[in-house]
Parts: sequence; structure tokens; C-alpha cells
Amino acid sequence: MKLLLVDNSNTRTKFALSDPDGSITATFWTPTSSIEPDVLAQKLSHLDFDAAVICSVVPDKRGMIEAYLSVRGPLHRITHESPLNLAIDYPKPPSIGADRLANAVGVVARHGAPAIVIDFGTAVTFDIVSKKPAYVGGVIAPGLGAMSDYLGRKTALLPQIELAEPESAIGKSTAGAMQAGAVIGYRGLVREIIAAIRSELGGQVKTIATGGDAGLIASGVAEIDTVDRDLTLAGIDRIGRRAFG
Ligand SMILES: Nc1ncnc2c1ncn2[C@@H]1O[C@H](COP(=O)(O)OP(=O)(O)O)[C@@H](O)[C@H]1O
Ligand SMILES: CC(C)(COP(=O)(O)O)[C@@H](O)C(=O)NCCC(=O)O
Ligand SMILES: [K+]
Repeated sequence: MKLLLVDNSNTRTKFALSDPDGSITATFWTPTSSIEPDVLAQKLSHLDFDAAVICSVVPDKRGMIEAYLSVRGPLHRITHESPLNLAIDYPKPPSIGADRLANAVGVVARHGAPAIVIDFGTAVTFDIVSKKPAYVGGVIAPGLGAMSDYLGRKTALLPQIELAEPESAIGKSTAGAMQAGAVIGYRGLVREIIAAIRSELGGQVKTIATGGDAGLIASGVAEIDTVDRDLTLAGIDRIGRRAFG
């Protein structure tokens, strides 16, 4: 069966088609803030799929997307009750963001357990899957974009900067100094959190990164083993295939 996969996150909403063997084709995205009924019809009406799977952490937009998709065919919404094939060892499973559950399922399928998934999106989320495999919890911190946008908005003299590798740690301009603060500082945050998780978990654990800022940050963090851009979509696909299987 051909699936339409939807990752409705806070900055970007990603769409993809996946073939019966789970291979992901034709990915595209739209800013989440731009989603309206007419935009959905324009972006999705020409696509051919048998069923759709939605993973959403933006309830208002989820309502619009589900209203459109439900007239196109069967629809599965990812929750903690979806067929995750993963135990949830966590006090309040309904409170876990659906994208974090998809990341946990995706990492087990593509990289094995135990694992740490780091998703560099609007927020940066760390999700930990034990050897069992079970979802055991994680960490939420401000995303890289949130950290740098904040200075541009809350100060009189600092500009909005492009998030890019700084030329040097010692900035030679306002923008250069801000890039060093954002990118180098962010890598420090990530390393420290990985070290704390690893010492609490014990043993060997793979660390896989995904999300819009993964490439930029992971390139300077040796503790990150792999960047897997389609990890969330891969998890959404796995869950959807089980739900419709
Ligand atoms: N073309 C792009 N448009 C928007 N953000 C981008 C783009 N390329 C990289 N990014 C970075 O990706 C981040 C958003 O990551 P993403 O994984 O899409 O977030 P979310 O899953 O929360 O919607 C932004 O903060 C930005 O720094
Ligand atoms: C932590 C998140 C904001 C991350 O969203 P994103 O950055 O991917 O847009 C999202 O997973 C969420 O709203 N979670 C609910 C709270 C929780 O997971 O504990
Ligand atoms: K996300």
C-alpha cells in the first residue's frame, strides 16, 4: 500500500510518499504557519496514495490536515496507543510528543537499540530507547533557531543572523560573534547532555541525529554517530504500515 506520511511539527510540516516496501519517495515541506485548507488542497490534491499517517505536535494545524485527509481515504493518527512495537516505560505516555515516539520507532528500525535520538528542530529533543527496547524518557531544550532568534528580537543592536559555521571562535564582527555563540555554544550543550545521559544509562549506546539543524551541529560533535535526515518519516512509515496491516 502506498502511504502519505505527514510530520506536522512546529516550524516545518514534512510530507512524503512511501512505497509498499517502506522506501520513502517525493519528500517536500511547507512552513507549518502557512497551513490552511486551501494550501493543503493545492499541495496534496495531485498525490496518489492509499492511506495517510499523521504525526502532529501542533493541534490546531492537525485539525485542518485531518479534515482534508479524512476525505481522501483511511487515516491513522500517531499516539502512544499506536502499534509502536516498543514498550513505554514513562509515567505519562499520552504527554509524549508524537514526533518523539516516531523518532524512537524509527531509530530501533534503522539503527537498533539501545539508542539516543537527537532531533534538532524548533526544540531540540533527546529521546532514549533502552536495550529492551523501551522508550524511557528524554530531554527537551530550546532549538538552535530559538536561541539565535531571541537575541535579534530582544536586543536593540543585535541583528538576525544566518545560522552557519562561524569563521573563528573569536568573532570579528557582531554576526560572527553571534554565530560562534550559537553554533559552538550549542555543540557544548549537546555534548554535555549526551555525556549525562550516557553515564545514567551505562554501557554502549548509539547516538543518531535528525531535524533541520542536525547537519550543522553534528559535524562538530564526535559523540553523534550518524545523521539520519528521514528518521522521523521512517518511524511514521513503520507505525502506519502496522496500523493498516
Ligand atoms: N529551509 C529551511 N527552512 C526552515 N528552517 C530550516 C531550513 N533549513 C534548515 N532549517 C533549520 O531547521 C530548523 C527547523 O528544523 P525542523 O526539523 O524542520 O523543525 P520542526 O521539526 O520543529 O518543524 C530551523 O530552526 C532552521 O534553523
Ligand atoms: C518537544 C516538542 C515541542 C518538539 O517539537 P518540534 O521541535 O519537533 O516541533 C514536541 O515533541 C512536543 O510538543 N512534545 C510534547 C511534550 C513532550 O514531549 O513531553
Ligand atoms: K520534529
